[in-house]
This record gives sequence, structure tokens and C-alpha cells, in this order.
Amino acid sequence: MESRLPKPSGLKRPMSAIKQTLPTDRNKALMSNMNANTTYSGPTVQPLTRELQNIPQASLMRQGARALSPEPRKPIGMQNRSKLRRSRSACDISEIRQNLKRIGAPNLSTIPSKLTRHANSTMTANTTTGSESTTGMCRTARAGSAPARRLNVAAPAPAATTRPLPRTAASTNKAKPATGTAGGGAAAAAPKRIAPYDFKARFHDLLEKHKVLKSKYEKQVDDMGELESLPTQLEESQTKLIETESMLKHTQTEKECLQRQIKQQVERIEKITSTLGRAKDELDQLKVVHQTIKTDHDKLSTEVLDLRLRNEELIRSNEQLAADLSTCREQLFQSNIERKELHNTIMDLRGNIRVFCRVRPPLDFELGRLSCSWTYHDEATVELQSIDSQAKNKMGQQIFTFDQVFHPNSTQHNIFEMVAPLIQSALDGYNICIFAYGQTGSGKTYTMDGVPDNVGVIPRTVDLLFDSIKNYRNLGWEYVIKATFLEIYNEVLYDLLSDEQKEMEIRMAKNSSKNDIYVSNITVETVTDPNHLRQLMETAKMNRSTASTVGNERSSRSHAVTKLELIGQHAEKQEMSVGSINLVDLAGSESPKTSVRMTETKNINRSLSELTNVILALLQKQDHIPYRNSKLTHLLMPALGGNSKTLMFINVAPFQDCFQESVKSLRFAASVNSCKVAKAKRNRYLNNSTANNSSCEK
Ligand SMILES: Nc1ncnc2c1ncn2[C@@H]1O[C@H](COP(=O)(O)OP(=O)(O)OP(=O)(O)O)[C@@H](O)[C@H]1O
Repeated sequence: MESRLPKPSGLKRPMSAIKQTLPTDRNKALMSNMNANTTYSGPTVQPLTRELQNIPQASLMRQGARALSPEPRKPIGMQNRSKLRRSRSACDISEIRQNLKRIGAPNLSTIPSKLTRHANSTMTANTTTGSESTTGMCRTARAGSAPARRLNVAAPAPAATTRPLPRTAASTNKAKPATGTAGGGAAAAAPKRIAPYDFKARFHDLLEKHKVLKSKYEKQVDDMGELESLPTQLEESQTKLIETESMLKHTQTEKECLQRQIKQQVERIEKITSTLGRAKDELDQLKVVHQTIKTDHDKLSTEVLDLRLRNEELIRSNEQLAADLSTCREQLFQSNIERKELHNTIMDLRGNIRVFCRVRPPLDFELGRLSCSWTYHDEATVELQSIDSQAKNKMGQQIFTFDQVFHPNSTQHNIFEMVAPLIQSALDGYNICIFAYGQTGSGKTYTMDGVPDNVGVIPRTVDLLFDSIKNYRNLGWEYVIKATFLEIYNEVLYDLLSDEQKEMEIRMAKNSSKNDIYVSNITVETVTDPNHLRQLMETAKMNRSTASTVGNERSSRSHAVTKLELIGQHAEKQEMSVGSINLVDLAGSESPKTSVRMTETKNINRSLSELTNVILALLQKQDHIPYRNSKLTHLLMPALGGNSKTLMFINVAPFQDCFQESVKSLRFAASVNSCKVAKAKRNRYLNNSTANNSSCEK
């Protein structure tokens, strides 16, 4: 086939000037600049890419021209051939890649492997063809394999060691005969130079190169994409860096905080250590104390054992004593009953109505008043004489005998000594009535109430009652005291513990002996202690009607009756004892001639007169005793009628001007003293029977 192509000899080798302008060289220069700047800033292979893009186009153009134009081709100019020569071989690509590796472009690391793969595939594909290009590509691959392996190393290798020498090899091969076998496998694998006229071979060669370069280009494009993502990665890295810095700051803050805490903990540990030291010292001391206590404990344990033995002996002894005590108690109870019987027998022998006469002393402001002549023959007999001779002749010698006579020097204590046995009888279940009778200003209230610094019968009775109750408690008796305070003024009853105006009547108690009476609507207070009773007495005293009289500015113009009911129970013996004490402060008797309150005086004198009549009727043992003729006698009926022990104080003033009234009172008292009253009965109830439905023991 005749070819109109110029002969190969006509082809000229590329000029060195052209070679100097190869993109490879430009890339080398660029890479060296980049290495100098130590920074890689993006797609440094752009010029190479543009030229590489031109290669296939030129190749296609030539192919197209060849395919489309059967006409003889235009002679390829020198420039075209130099361009062909300037087209990059695989060695050039390896050189570029090495440069990229030197600048540390991490995304180009895949190039050698692809090159290697491409070279291998090319070698495999061209093994069958056995063309020179295959050998050349293998050389290229081998030349690029070392840098390819080194691309995976982080630090770029020196350019001298990694720089491939494709053209040198090519020139060496070109200098040496292609058929030489002395070089062994390397010489045999040297690329066979394509004849300049073998356009087909060259075309294939170029095609292969194009494929390689195209794949390289694609790889570069991929790498470019990856490189383009570097700013984003950089931003992310910066963001991460900022976050890391903030975390670092936070960590430093936490670290400082932890250091402070550590410091505090260290101080605390030091404190605890010192405290522990002190505690250890204390522990040592306590151990010593413990040892001492343990020794004492051992001693005490021994003593306890002895004491237990002693206690057992005492328990046995105590049981024996308890049995003896029980026997003694029984004997004491029986003895107490006998004592009560004997005591009350004595009281009976002394008389159920006893009369005590008391002559009061003149007061300091009364020393100028004339006194009668008083002669105290013995403790029971008193003689009274008027100092007026005319009256003395008329009245004669006045001698009176009573159960007891108290002269002006007698004290409140002397008086109460004689009263106390009666109070004891009240606790034994008897009704007691104590009243004071006498002229106004004679000392009745003084005897019954006394003055604050020298109390009379009623306050002393209260004290004695509560003392006796304590003693009776030891004998098994428990007492309850109920108190009422009543006033009779102008024949009307008043409750001294109440301010209310209410209807009050003296009534007979149902289902009882005929002498038992009670007052309706009266306030009954249960007294728990002496002070409580004194408060009640004070209230009653304040409520009591008083009015001034000629004889006494504080003279009471009414009868005051204080009643104390004593209810005792013996749980073991199931016995009950109910006694009462009536303490009566009578209104003073007064002559109507000297009185300025006639109505009061009339009522007072009438009630006192009725009291005299009742006592005389009792003395004469009349069938009818006029108790109901006055409120006073009606109220005192249980006390006068028999089931009672009555004590009457006759109070007299020592003065001459009181002589007539004194004689009158003393005569009345003497008549009462001679009155015989039936034997008193003890209110004793057995087996929890009540006072109202059981019969009294006689
Ligand atoms: N034994 C006494 N020792 C000292 N002073 C007494 C004695 N008896 C009475 N007095 C005093 O005499 C005065 C009159 O006594 P008291 O008030 O007791 O008489 P009275 O009989 O109660 O009079 P009335 O009937 O008017 O109430 C009082 O100042 C009283 O302190």
C-alpha cells in the first residue's frame, strides 16, 4: 500500500525548546513554588488538565480527519508532531503525581494505585499483543510504582529519590538497540519505539495514553471535588476547634473547681485528722475510765449477787411481815371501832348537849368601861356579881355551872382543845352541832370564826378534819367533804355561796328518820383541801348580811349556819360512815330598848326565844317539841332532837352595863346544860347501804 504520508525519516525529534514548555515542567515549577510556600492551595494541575484535554481532541481530530477524509492528508507539520511528542506519557503523569505527593496533597494518593492498576490492566490487556507499548507502559508502571507506594506516606519523599526518569529511560532505550538481550528482563521490557510512519500503532499508543490520561483526569476531577470540600472540612475543623477550645475552657474551669474542692477536701481531711487525733485521745481516756468502771461493775456485780440473796431473804421476811401486818390491820380496825365506841361513850357521859361559857376580855378601847365582878371558882363554875350595890342586893349571888368556863385569858387554842373530840365524833359518823349564843358584841363571831392571826373554831375544825382524814386513810377510810353555807335573816333563808335570789325551804328527808332534814336549792360544794374550804368560807362571810348596831359595828344581824357533811367509805370492809358538823354563829341577842332596827331585833329575839323553848321542851320531855316555830329551831332540829352531839358556847361581855343580858344568857345556858337529850346514834352503814335506806346502828 502506497502511502502518501511522509516518510518516517522526515519526522523530526521534538526540539528541546518545545520540551522546556511541557506542562510537566510547568507543574514542576508550580510544585516547587508550592513547596516553597509550604501551602497547597487548590487545583495546581489545572494547566496540565487543559492540555490533557486537548490531547484526545487532537487525537480525535486526527482520527476524524482520517476517517472522514480519504483524501490525502495534509502533511503533518513539525509543530503537530512536536505536539504529539509533547503529549504526556505515563511517565509524565507519574512525575505530576510525584510532585503532588511532594506538596502533600492527600487526595492524590489514589493516583498511583490507579496508575498501577491501569498499568497492570494495560499489561494484562497487551500481553497478547506483545506490542512495544505494553512494554513501555509496564516501564511506566514500574517507574510510577515506587512513588505510588510512597504517596501513602504522610511526609513527601525527596524529589531526587522519587523523580521518575521516563524520558531518560526512553532515551536510554532509544540509545540502546530495542532487540538487545544483554540487559535481561528490563532490557526486553523496554518500549519499542514506534515508527513514525506507524500511525496506527501510534494511534493505539495515543489511545492507550488517552485512556490512562482520561482515567487520570477523572481521578483528578474526583480529587478536585474532594479538595473543594477542604474549606468545608476546614470550617468544620475550625468549628470543632472552637468547640474544643470552649470544652477546654470548661474543662479548665472544672479543673479549677475541682482543685478548689480538692483543697477544701484536703483542709477537711486535715481537720478530720486532727479531730480523729483528739477522738483517739478521748478514746484512750475513755478506755481507762471504762476499765475503772468495769472493775467497779465487777465489784457491784458481786454486791448485787449478795443483795439478791439478801433480797430473797427480805422478800420472805416481808411476806411474813405482810401477813402480820394484815393481822395487825384487822386488829387495828377492830381497835378503832372500840376506840370510837369508848370515845362516844365518854361523849355521852359528858352529855349530848354541852355548854361552854366564855367571858371575853375588854378591848383596848374598852378599858374605861366598868366591868362586873367575875369569880371563877373552878373550870366549870363562874360567879357573877354586879358592882352596883342596888342591883347586887336585888339579883343576889349569881353562880353558874357549865361543862367548861373560859375566862378572858383563855386562848382560841384552849377553846378548840375542848372542841376537837366532838369533831372526831363527826368523822366516826355522828352529827355535831356547835353554836354560839350571847349578847351582841359578846364575842360569838370571834369564838366561831376568830380573826386572821388568831382563827376560831370553824377554821381549826377544817384543819383538824383534813388531818384526821389523812390518818383515817391509813386505816382504809376515804372521806368526801361536802359544804353548805346558809343564812337566816329575818326568818328568810339565804344561800351564802350564791348571789341568786331563790326559793329555799327546810324539808324533811324522805326514807329517813324523822329528824333528818335538808334545805332545798342550796349550793353544795365538794371540798378537796383546806384552802378550798377557806375560800368558800370567805365567800360566805362576804355575802353575809351585816349591819351596825349600838353594841358592835360589825355585828351580824343574822344566823349563819355552816354545814360540813363527812362521807367516809371503807372499801375493804364495805363500810360507810356519814357524819355532819353544823357550825352556827347566832345573831346577837339585843334589848329592844337599845335597838335601832326593831324588825331585825324582833326576829332575832323571837328565834332565840323559840330556841329556848325547844330546849326547855326537851328538858321537860314534852311530847311536842316546837321545832318549826322558827327557821333556826327547824334547821337545828337534827342537832337538838337527839341524834346529835351539841355544843353551845355562851359568850358574855365582862362589862357592868351588860350585866342584865349576861345574867339572862347564863341562865338560859344553865337551863340547856341541865337538859337531858336522848343518847346519840352513830350513822353507820354496812355493805354499801346508803344513808337514806338503811337503819342506823344504835
Ligand atoms: N376572847 C376575845 N379576845 C379578844 N377579843 C375578843 C374576844 N372576843 C371578842 N373579841 C372582840 O370583841 C369584839 C366583838 O366580838 P364579836 O364580833 O365576836 O361579837 P359578836 O357576839 O359576834 O357580836 P354580834 O352578835 O353583834 O355579831 C370584836 O372586836 C372581837 O374581836
